[in-house]
Amino acid sequence: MAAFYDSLNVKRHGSELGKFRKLVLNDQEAVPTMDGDAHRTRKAYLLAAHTSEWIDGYLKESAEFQEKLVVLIKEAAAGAGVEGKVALFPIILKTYIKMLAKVWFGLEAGDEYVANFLALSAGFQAPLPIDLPGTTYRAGIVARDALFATYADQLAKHRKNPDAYKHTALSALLAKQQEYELSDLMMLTELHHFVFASSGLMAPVLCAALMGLGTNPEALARARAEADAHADLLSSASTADIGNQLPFLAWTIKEATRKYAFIPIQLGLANREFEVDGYTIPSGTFLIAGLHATDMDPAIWTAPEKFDPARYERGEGLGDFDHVPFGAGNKAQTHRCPGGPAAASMSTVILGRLLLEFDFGLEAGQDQVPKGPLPANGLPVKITSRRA
Ligand code: HEM
Repeated sequence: MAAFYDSLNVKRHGSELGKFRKLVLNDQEAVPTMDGDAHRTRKAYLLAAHTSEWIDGYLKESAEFQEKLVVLIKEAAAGAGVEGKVALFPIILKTYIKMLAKVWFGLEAGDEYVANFLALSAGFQAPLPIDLPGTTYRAGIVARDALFATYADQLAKHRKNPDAYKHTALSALLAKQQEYELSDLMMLTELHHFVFASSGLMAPVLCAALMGLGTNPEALARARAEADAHADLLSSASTADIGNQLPFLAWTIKEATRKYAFIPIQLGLANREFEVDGYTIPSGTFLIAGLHATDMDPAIWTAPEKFDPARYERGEGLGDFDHVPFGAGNKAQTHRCPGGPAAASMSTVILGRLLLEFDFGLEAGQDQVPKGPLPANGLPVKITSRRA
């Protein structure tokens, strides 16, 4: 893994999927496909939106969505049929899409925005990315353009009334736009990548945490005890509070990102000839880094198949290239995800809030994930309110 994350060995430009470039990078050159100094400069720009001060702002903005999620789940549980089961994943996904629109660029998102995001995701997942009228892929491109029109509106509003958008990621990017000499199009393209990466991945992470807890009653009891003990903190926590007072919930999210294959591999091209474990890799070789294989490697993890948040308490997986669902290495120098801490912080408090409010009737069998990280069947669960 270390050899892959040495930028002298591996470059990203030219290894990306065409549909990723088209739908997620808006046909532009953006941070995931940049290399060398250009990458490091662009990355420094993006990292400005991921300091703990900014993440604390995102936590503030996301708090109202805890309430909204609780209300939606209660309503769904009240309306559930004879079996009384509710498909949790779609509720969480739609709430997250709206929450992240608010947090990243200050939009009070409605159903049309959600539909555009879902059409973009469907286009990205289309097995045949063919740009013809009537295809899911074309619908994804149309949705991408609609999303960009929304970002442009929000940008104009940010410029007109900055005080109303103090905590958004777009204000963090705007504050550094001149210093880094970025056009509006490039800034919004990076914002679009934020939107895609976070909206598509954070809802599955939360569901995976719940599924994982369903397989480990002891961990569920500890996570819930922590949520109960800090009920008042959940909707007002800062990153420091999470580290100090909600460690088990944070480890639960961390374990969810390890165990479930959110982005199982990363692609690259050998930039020069180099050696790995006695093998010579010729320059130009197409390379695949096994992120999920590393996250499940028995040489690193005790009983890797077990969902066990307490493993971090025991000091497991602390090496630089051990826990790699967000990539690896120094995030200023490599392509390691800059959004991991923001995603983990928001998910930690929301997980706590859901455990405080509900019993989910989670069963070990629900941990069967046939394809990728999305919960099979939308994660149907029997929900009981814990508070009147
Ligand atoms: C919660 C789940 C998330 C997961 C599992 C995830 C995972 C990843 C992975 C595996 C990479 C590639 C790392 C590499 O190539 O070495 C990446 C890159 C990236 N992610 Fe995330 N991500 C998540 C959330 C986010 C969020 C919330 C944001 C932004 C707000 C974000 C923004 C980015 C950006 C900008 C890059 C490109 C970094 C670069 O090329 O230097 N991600 N992410």
